[in-house]
Amino acid sequence: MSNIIVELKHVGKRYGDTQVLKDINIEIEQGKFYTLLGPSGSGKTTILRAIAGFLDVSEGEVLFDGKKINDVPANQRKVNTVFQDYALFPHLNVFDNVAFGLRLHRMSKETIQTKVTDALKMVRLQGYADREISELSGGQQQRVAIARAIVLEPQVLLLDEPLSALDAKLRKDMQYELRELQERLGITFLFVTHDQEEALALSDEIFVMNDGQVQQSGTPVDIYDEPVNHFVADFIGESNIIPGHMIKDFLVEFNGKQFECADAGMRPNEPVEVVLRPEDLDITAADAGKVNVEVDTQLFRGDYYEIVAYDQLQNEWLIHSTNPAKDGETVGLTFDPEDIHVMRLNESEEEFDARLETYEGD
Ligand SMILES: Nc1ncnc2c1ncn2[C@@H]1O[C@H](COP(=O)(O)OP(=O)(O)OP(=O)(O)O)[C@@H](O)[C@H]1O
Repeated sequence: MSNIIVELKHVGKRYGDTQVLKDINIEIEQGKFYTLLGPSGSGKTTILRAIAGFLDVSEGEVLFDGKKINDVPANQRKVNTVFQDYALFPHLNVFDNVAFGLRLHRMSKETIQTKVTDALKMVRLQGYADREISELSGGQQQRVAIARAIVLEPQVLLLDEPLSALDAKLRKDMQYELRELQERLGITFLFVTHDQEEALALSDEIFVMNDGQVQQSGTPVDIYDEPVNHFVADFIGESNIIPGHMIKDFLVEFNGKQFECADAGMRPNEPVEVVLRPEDLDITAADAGKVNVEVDTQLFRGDYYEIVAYDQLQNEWLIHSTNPAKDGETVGLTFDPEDIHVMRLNESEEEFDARLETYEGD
């Protein structure tokens, strides 16, 4: 039996002449933590709204448990949403906020009491039932919003940037709590964020969005190590993206030199982009490394120095180093062949996967 709970098939959304979602194909399995990650306006919230039933899609199918739900009203879908601003009722106390949906379903007093108590325990707010919403911190309000959503036992919980209003410290604490809660409840979370660190830390699987399209989907490690295009490489983590040419399989040219690499499957002499992560570069003496660069500036980041340098072709290189360098000094950079990730220009995710499969095991 398929484990897929939510599926979008060729989903598009238009507002007038503007296409805000283009051919979205997404499969969401039961019990996992998924993230829609992308910059503002990339279409993340629109996807959530399409799944929740708050908007009609212009093209394609939305399926829940294998059944098309395009025409099922929002209140009959087995999903719940936690909104960015929490949307709590300010005139109701914590208990009544959480009980609201249960009362709409006309449950008995005893059942409501038990379910609300359990939900508040789940989000560690036992003892807060009688508090007014205005007497809660941002993080506590956040938890009430989650309790209100999970009390209805949805199979899928949609979370639209639920941590964005919190300060950095609380946000980090809540990230741990959310992940732990998802594991404890065993339900599917579909989480929206524009914060790549948050997405990498929390998710089983990430959909990277840009311009109404899914650019890449995969585990955090896949997406970080094997970005399929310039947008993903640039958006996820920090990268050096250097223009070059693929000479032949496992040999790439950039910065006027040839380097062994782990990539294959491109045309001989095909123009490519080479991705090297700042933490994969080591500094050595000038002429002793693979590329010479001149140090321009550096910033102390606590556990490393972030160094900006330029090569002879004026490509910018970002280097993370435990040791400082001197401004204006020429140094050598070393890196391993497997740290070089070669990207084809404008390759789609499908083409990338097909190419990877052909060469897997080589
Ligand atoms: N009702 C609407 N009418 C017209 N355009 C809309 C409407 N709702 C959303 N859009 C547009 O659709 C695009 C995608 O919006 P969406 O809210 O899904 O992006 P997002 O990735 O969630 O962004 P953010 O992180 O800023 O919330 C945006 O360009 C937005 O302006």
